[in-house]
Amino acid sequence: MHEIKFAVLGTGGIGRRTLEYATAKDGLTPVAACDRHGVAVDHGGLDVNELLAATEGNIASDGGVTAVKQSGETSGVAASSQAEPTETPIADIIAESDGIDAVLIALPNLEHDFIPRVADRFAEAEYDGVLVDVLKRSRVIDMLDDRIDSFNDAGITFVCGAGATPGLLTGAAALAAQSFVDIESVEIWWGVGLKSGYEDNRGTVREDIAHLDGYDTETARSMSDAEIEQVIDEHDGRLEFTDMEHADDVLLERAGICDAEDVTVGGILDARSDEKPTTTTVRVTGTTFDGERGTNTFQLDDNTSMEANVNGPALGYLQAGVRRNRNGEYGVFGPAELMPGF
Ligand SMILES: NC(=O)c1ccc[n+]([C@@H]2O[C@H](COP(=O)([O-])OP(=O)(O)OC[C@H]3O[C@@H](n4cnc5c(N)ncnc54)[C@H](O)[C@@H]3O)[C@@H](O)[C@H]2O)c1
Repeated sequence: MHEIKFAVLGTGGIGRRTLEYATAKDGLTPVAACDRHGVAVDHGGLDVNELLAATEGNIASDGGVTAVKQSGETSGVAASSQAEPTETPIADIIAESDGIDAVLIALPNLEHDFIPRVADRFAEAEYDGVLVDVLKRSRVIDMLDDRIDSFNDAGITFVCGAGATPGLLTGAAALAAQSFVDIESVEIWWGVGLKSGYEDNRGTVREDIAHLDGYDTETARSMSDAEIEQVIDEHDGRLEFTDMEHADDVLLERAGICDAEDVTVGGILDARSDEKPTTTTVRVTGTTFDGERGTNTFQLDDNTSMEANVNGPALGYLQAGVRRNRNGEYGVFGPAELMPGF
């Protein structure tokens, strides 16, 4: 495939690692990146190492809404010698989007229409490339589907839910399901150990807290950092989740794999250990064409980090999206639709 020039919206825990990951792959050139306060564009390719050094420690658990950890106006992306401070980071990237094949949206997801609204702005500007997000919540998929006509009109191929879960594990479930003519259940169970990555991923931890009993997206958004720490302390650093609203369910249904109600997602996050508290596993149970009932199981190695399992698939799905886009296929695609399916 020809070289792909891509941009990253949001340089928090995920966006920064996406940039770093891309340097390990041929043919992927990061040409633009922004956070809430700054934008860097170089169509010849960003100096990722310099950008990462400049953005080190700029992550606030509220996604940079009220604060960044470095002090001063030129914190975060704006601290890079390749960047400018800006109050309109996303508009600045849209203005440069003619030279950008794909945009990875690594923005906070607690305000659920935020990513769809960002996509609207690209469509209104008649961007004809790929948009990829790593969103988690099921309810956002419908909001994107409502926009299919405008994506088609602009020439946008939108790949949604393309991180780990949803993303890698949804794709694995779709693949595992190919052995069966009837699917009974898809059980996704994840483990993440985040001690050394905790500071970088506090936005994600906040989003996960919204899944705990007694919390929702509104309460999680309004919590202070101290209140977040208190929840983590109360659980001795180990948060266990069951029946999470993760878009794996609707993404498997829209790909025709199974009904959304047959999919369950849960897992354990340990904020105080790098070791995974449990092995990430996908179990697909079904019946084969010749009448056998069985369970196909997919496991991640305990040594693979969340960052590897979100960003590798995000970049892989980005490339799958670019192939579709160059082939004139526009609209909304989930990770399961980019896998084999019959
Ligand atoms: N699917 C998965 O497996 C998976 C796993 C982890 C995280 N995620 C998702 O990844 C996303 C990013 O998570 P994170 O931990 O990197 O978040 P974060 O809070 O660390 O970073 C968010 C970034 O977005 C920037 N930002 C916020 N508002 C902005 C705006 N209006 N304009 C420009 N930039 C803005 C912030 O400055 C920051 O750089 C979240 O939506 C999260 O749900 C998905």
